[in-house]
Amino acid sequence: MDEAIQKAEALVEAHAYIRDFAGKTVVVKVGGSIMDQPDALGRLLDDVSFMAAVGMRPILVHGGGKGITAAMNDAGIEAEFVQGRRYTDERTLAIAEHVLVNDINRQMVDRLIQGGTQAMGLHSLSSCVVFAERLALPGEQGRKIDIGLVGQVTSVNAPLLSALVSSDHVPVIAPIAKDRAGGKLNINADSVAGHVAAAVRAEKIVLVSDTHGIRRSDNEDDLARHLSRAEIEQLIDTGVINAGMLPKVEASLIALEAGVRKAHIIDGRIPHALLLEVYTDQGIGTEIVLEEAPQVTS
Ligand SMILES: Nc1ncnc2c1ncn2[C@@H]1O[C@H](COP(=O)(O)OP(=O)(O)O)[C@@H](O)[C@H]1O
Ligand SMILES: CC(=O)N[C@@H](CCC(=O)OP(=O)(O)O)C(=O)O
Repeated sequence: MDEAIQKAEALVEAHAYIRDFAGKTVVVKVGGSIMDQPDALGRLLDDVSFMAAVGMRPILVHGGGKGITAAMNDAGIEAEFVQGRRYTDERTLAIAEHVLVNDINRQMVDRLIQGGTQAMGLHSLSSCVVFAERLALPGEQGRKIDIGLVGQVTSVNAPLLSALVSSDHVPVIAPIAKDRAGGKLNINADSVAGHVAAAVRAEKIVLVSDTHGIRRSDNEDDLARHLSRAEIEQLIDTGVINAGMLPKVEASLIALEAGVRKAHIIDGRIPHALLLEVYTDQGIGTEIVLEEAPQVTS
């Protein structure tokens, strides 16, 4: 009986959030870091279906970095990352496209459809919604670092995404973009999510990964509930934020600067982390904000 009452209370708590978020767009980025845990990925997709069923408008962007690295290893190619981005030559691009589009995107769309949610895969082999140019990363003494066929987003087909979400479809976007000449570029999926959220003026961006949040130090338990841009810059300078976390904080800031109201990094290994973040009073993970909230003094 107690358990049943608790369930009813959870529904009442969720009701206020369901009402507030009805009709709002939320961009959810799913990292490759949880894709080798089928239960975690399945629960996350169930959460996305729930959001769509109660009138929210989720847009999914997925990664698949771990799977790409495994496929490269099978092909005898060693993966190399610079500032959280994969060095990408022609062979690597072909492997990345195969893993991201033919495997991951298709499986996610199929799973959503099987669960009764209308979903549409948007990627480089069908309707591409992300356009890009070659990325040059900042190097020492103002030099640029070339990491091959890697892109930075130049535009997003926001009208198509808006049309899809307003007709109750969940877009599922893979992070391979097209350039002006129709060539393909590999893009970090967090960056895609940040630009998609900015382009559709999403209410929220949620980056789902395999960490409880952002660490403030080398201590695993020293997690930040909130981080401002200034704090993030300091954690990058001191090397505490590094590797795969770099594109996540950059993407969050891009989205917030464009007017997205909230940006969160949450742990997809926690059952129903997405629903906990969106529909309960119990915030989880790390929220990124542009400015520190002013201190209230008495
Ligand atoms: N300050 C930090 N706090 C938490 N994780 C960090 C931090 N800096 C780097 N990371 C790393 O970033 C990883 C998440 O990025 P990544 O592996 O690319 O995930 P995903 O595949 O979900 O995009 C974490 O597992 C962790 O190893
Ligand atoms: C240029 C670049 O780094 N592209 C990424 C695209 C996939 C991705 O971002 O996957 P995660 O979200 O799992 O990290 C890559 O090749 O790994």
